[in-house]
Amino acid sequence: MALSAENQQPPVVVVMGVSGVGKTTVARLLADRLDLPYAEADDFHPAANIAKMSAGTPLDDRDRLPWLRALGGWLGERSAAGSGGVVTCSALKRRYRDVLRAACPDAFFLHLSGSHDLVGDRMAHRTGHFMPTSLLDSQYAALEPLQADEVGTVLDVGADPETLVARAVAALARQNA
Ligand SMILES: Nc1ncnc2c1ncn2[C@@H]1O[C@H](COP(=O)(O)OP(=O)(O)O)[C@@H](O)[C@H]1O
Ligand SMILES: O=C(O)[C@H](O)[C@@H](O)[C@H](O)[C@H](O)COP(=O)(O)O
Repeated sequence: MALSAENQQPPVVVVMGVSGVGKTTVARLLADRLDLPYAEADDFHPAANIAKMSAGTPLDDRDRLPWLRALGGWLGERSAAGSGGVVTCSALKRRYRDVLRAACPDAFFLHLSGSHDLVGDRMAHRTGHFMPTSLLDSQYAALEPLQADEVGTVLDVGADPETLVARAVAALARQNA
């Protein structure tokens, strides 16, 4: 783990934001850079959720609850084990993040933020993914930015992935200073 100070628990990081904003790209690089376990939120969705999104229907709060609890379980286990970890999760609403924090109070939220136009363009060029670009409107409609009392930071995804990872590492170091 490459974060500076000794005797510090490795961080448990949730890379959040709308579909297509770059969560998977940045989270994989960040986990690699910090030598932390990595998990992808899509792997925690019940099959019915994937089918619903694939058919072009947004998930609702009830659909997302078992998924958030499963992700919270992963985060809480990583925290309890002291291994740290990085997970992608759209975590669009404050109350979704509250579910994750209930399982893992020390979770750090890295909100990747970008304009609808930019993200829509990236999604339109992404191949082999179930999420239709038509659901992007609903993702932005649901999105609630981090509030002042939430531990985390916001990064604008106009930068390249390596730059974003460097900024994320710096933000985590500041948090632990
Ligand atoms: N910072 C970036 N700059 C340019 N393209 C990016 C960046 N981050 C991600 N991408 C591209 O945008 C698309 C969506 O990224 P992805 O990581 O799959 O997003 P998410 O996991 O949030 O849905 C992919 O094709 C990816 O290669
Ligand atoms: O809460 C939701 O509506 C979904 O979880 C969604 O936000 C998530 O983004 C999809 O699973 C698509 O996957 P990508 O984020 O990897 O595009």
